[in-house]
Amino acid sequence: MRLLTSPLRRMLSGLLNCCEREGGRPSKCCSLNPHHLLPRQNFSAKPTAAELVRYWHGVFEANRIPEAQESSEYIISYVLGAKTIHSLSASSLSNPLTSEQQQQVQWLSMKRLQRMPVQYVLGEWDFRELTLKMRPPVFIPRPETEDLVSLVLQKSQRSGSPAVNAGHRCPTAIPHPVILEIGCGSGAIALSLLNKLPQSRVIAVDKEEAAVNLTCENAQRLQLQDRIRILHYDACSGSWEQLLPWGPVDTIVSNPPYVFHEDMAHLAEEILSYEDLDALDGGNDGMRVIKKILALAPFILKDLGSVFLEVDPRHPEMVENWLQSHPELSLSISATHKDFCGKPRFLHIQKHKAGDSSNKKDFACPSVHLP
Ligand SMILES: C[S@@+](CC[C@H](N)C(=O)[O-])C[C@H]1O[C@@H](n2cnc3c(N)ncnc32)[C@H](O)[C@@H]1O
Repeated sequence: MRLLTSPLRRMLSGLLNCCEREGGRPSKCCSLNPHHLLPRQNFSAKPTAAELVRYWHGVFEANRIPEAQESSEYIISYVLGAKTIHSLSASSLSNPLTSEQQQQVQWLSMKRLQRMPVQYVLGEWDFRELTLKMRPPVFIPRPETEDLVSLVLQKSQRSGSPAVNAGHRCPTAIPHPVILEIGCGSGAIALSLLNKLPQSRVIAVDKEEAAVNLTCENAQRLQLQDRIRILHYDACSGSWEQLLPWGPVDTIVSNPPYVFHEDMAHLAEEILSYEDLDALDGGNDGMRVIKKILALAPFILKDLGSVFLEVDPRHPEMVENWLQSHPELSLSISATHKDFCGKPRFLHIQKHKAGDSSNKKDFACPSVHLP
């Protein structure tokens, strides 16, 4: 398997990372300049990989394509069957490409010139240790979401581990955790959890058929299909009973749409032109889907079960206030974690033990078809 190290991938996919998702910097949209498309200087009849990297880097820069160097390196190394240019041997870099390989480089580079994200151009991308198929418009997993998975793993492995803790067996051991992912996209979170937790089962749901299909495809490719249920389900309108094929769940995890609607227009051209905007747009306060997930949680979680959410840095305080004004949900934030940029990005919310708070049956949210 062709692997990228995490820091490298974080650097290279900065274009689509959390900072960009917050809509800080409007992207410059470029129009293709035919004079910039095919400059012929320093270009031999039988170009080598190194020459092609230089050539397409120049073309991308001339056309103001972001991450010009990385884009060109990714495309050429992909065509040569490698993940990165640095993993190619000196002889691979200095050998001329076949005419088929040159054509493939040209074909993929033309897509990048149309501002297609490199993940869609290649049709695959790494998330943690998995290589996942990518297809527009299904959301491309972002590097920070790897840390959301790590938090769920830390919790599951801690509570699920048979390890002895200070001389005592962990009292909350869950030998076969059941995890629900809401908004699975390509399956990045769900499949990473299954891969690392061999005793677990995951229910992965998404309101988009394209996402459901891609998660199915990725599950099959990774041979993880036996422990996953993938459902076409809308958290804003579906009934909570559908989420319980295996009974109450131990953990809910979600990287929901959380961009404030007013920030959507400032996202990069790559995102606006190719990704499903419903996967990002969280409504006026960025909490449209977050609130639905929290309203569903008490009905599907076991007592003391956990919800792990990726959110906008403005959300921890907003979610805290919202939960305080909805005590009937019996949920409270137990921890906020920062992302690799140092921003509060992940929430760990816990369901109270039965009897600790008001009775969940008193609460009725018509949009989630509660009993
Ligand atoms: C930010 S993407 C995350 C995708 C994937 N989990 C990841 O991290 O790469 C949000 C996902 O939630 C899905 N989604 C949006 N609203 C939803 C809803 N109401 N019910 C279920 N899924 C929803 C979108 O289709 C999209 O796939």
